[in-house]
Amino acid sequence: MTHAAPPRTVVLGAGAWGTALAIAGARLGATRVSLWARDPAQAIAIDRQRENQRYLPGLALPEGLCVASGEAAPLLAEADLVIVATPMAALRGWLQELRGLAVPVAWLCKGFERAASADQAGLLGHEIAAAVAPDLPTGVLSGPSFAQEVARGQPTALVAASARADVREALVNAFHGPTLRIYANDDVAGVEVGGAVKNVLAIATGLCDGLNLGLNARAALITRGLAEMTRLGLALGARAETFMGLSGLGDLVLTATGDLSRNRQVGRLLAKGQTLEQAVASLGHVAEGVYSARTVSQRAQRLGVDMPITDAVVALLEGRLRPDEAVAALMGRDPKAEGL
Ligand SMILES: NC(=O)c1ccc[n+]([C@@H]2O[C@H](COP(=O)([O-])OP(=O)(O)OC[C@H]3O[C@@H](n4cnc5c(N)ncnc54)[C@H](O)[C@@H]3O)[C@@H](O)[C@H]2O)c1
Ligand SMILES: O=P(O)(O)OC[C@H](O)CO
Repeated sequence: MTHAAPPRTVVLGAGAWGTALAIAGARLGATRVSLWARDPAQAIAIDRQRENQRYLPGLALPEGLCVASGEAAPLLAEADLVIVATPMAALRGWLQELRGLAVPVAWLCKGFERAASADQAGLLGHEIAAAVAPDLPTGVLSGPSFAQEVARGQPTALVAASARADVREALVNAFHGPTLRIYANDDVAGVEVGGAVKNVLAIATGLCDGLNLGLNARAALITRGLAEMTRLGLALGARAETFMGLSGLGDLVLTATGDLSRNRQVGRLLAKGQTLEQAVASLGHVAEGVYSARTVSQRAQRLGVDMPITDAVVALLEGRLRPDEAVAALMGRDPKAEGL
């Protein structure tokens, strides 16, 4: 009797998160997982060392995890599920390349794309997909998840968001297991707004902690940050309850308080007096909040949504305010009623 081979998952992008999720999927074994790296030399090194020493050092690749590079088309032709695990800036290019596929495609990136020009709005992933690949079955995998912990098999819960049930199911089938719970949600806008805005707020809390403003201040930033994230989400068609979930409150708490966060580290380094260029260069990984902050603020302004913490982060990143001035600006706002 012949057995059908398990489905194939292809992960495009071998940074920290792509590698970690590929490890988790391969360890689970529900699908055969291939990790595709843009740089052939990096792919050879990862395969030879069975470890991604550049982006995820100290974590061994499971035996069954294939590493690939070069022409992606043959690999994609065999895929049953494709994961785009690049920074936000590369998502549009991959969606354009993938648009003829009939299998589910999900991205892991959290952010808004930078606007191409001043008169255009920067887009979320699902908005880019609607513009360049409307027929592609797409979704997003998000939620509180430091790559290192997922790769180590530490308990983690994620959310698979898509308007399509088959995409949500494909993500659950490929990754849900004893150490990784995958919840499903059809509120794609809510899940994406949560993932993008929490990065900006983590820069704010990193700065707050770097300046030793205290635990009260950090709790206030997280709580009022959640309020402004929710306001933007509602204006973009999301449901309020999504912001009480994994990609809202969950990822905000993790990223705003966890020292593994690159966005939080940017805030801490700025508080120490580093320039933005120095802070970003010292990370060696993408910190999406740096690139999304201005777009979040612009989209909010266009929608008439008040986002004072985000605006303060943008002013800091652009050098228009010093940290002490940003704190004074936030604390000096007029009294208002609590709530959204
Ligand atoms: N690291 C985490 O813990 C984590 C967790 C959840 C979500 N994310 C999100 O996932 C995304 C990627 O983060 P990361 O931590 O893996 O970043 P990273 O900086 O560790 O790695 C980014 C990788 O993307 C690759 N890349 C860039 N452009 C590419 C392209 N056009 N095609 C293929 N590969 C390309 C780079 O070579 C690099 O390997 C970000 O949006 C981040 O917010 C990260
Ligand atoms: O390191 P950060 O700040 O990009 O955060 C990583 C993940 O998004 C946390 O869920």
